[in-house]
Amino acid sequence: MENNHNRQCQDLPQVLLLKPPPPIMVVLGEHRFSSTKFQFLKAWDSPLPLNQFLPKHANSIQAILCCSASRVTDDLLQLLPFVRLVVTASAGTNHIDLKACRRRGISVTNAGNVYSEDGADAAVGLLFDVLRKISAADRHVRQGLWVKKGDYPLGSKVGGKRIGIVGLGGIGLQVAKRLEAFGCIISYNSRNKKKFVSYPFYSNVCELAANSDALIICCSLTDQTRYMINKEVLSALGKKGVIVNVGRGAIIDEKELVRCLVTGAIAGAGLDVFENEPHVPKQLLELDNVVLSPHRAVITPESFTALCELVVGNLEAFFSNLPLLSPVMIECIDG
Ligand SMILES: O=CC(=O)O
Repeated sequence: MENNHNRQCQDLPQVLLLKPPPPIMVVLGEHRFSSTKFQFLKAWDSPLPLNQFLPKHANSIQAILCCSASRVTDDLLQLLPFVRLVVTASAGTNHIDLKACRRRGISVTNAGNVYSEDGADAAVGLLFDVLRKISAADRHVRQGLWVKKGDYPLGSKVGGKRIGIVGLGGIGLQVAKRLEAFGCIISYNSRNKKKFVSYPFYSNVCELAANSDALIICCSLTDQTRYMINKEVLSALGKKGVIVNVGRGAIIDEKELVRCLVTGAIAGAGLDVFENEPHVPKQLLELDNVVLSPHRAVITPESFTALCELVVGNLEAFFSNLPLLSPVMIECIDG
């Protein structure tokens, strides 16, 4: 019986895992991560180096499961000629060479909308924290400065603020919905004007910044959005402007952002993502007008549970020749 089972498992198509999944995913997904349709192949369990491990299993690997920390490059795909699907556990796909996937006829799925609500909650939380100085005032109290030095400077009202959302996808839309309820005035920039919303659209992000009190970055990192938030955009946002980033660090010119925050060229920032994670520019650690978060905006036990369902659902759909649940529209990457 056991031998039969082992033989059946050996015959199953394999899904390559390049890096161990985060422990929370293992715990939450344990009951989901077994399937009669495929088998996971854990690259890190093998004593072989990757350049020997991959050719050894190349004939049976038909799919790859990755997260934003493992890059899926053209060179990697070259070694795995039978791969037809890349499933990423992230919303962003900047770690995957999408053009190579398209050229090789490989489908890609991402986290779809499972992170949208939690990502939006975190973005709104960062905005509140920066505007109302919640973390900074907390430090003031804890350090005994309320007693020694008196009141902490006031924060500013959220309601009525003009919010420029950069990227009106799943997370951006949920940010808009939440901040509208607080009385904010929403505008946005994205690749294309969206027919289904009436918020003002700015095709030029600099103009959006000039007409916003706060910019919230929710877009994905692509060749078009890398360093899109540059010196010009930050100076258009101005001395009273704040910026929140839950997209990817490299969407903002980080050196310029640090300079603007240090010199007061913008008023503050709430940052969940950084260009060179887990490293955060040292100057930011000193600034009270900056709220820092370790790239966890979208992650809660609830979103991870939904993610596990989606990841396994995509793999099962693929191995049953059914439509994928959250395909990435590869055409979009060319704008
Ligand atoms: O940052 C998180 C993601 O892209 O899923």
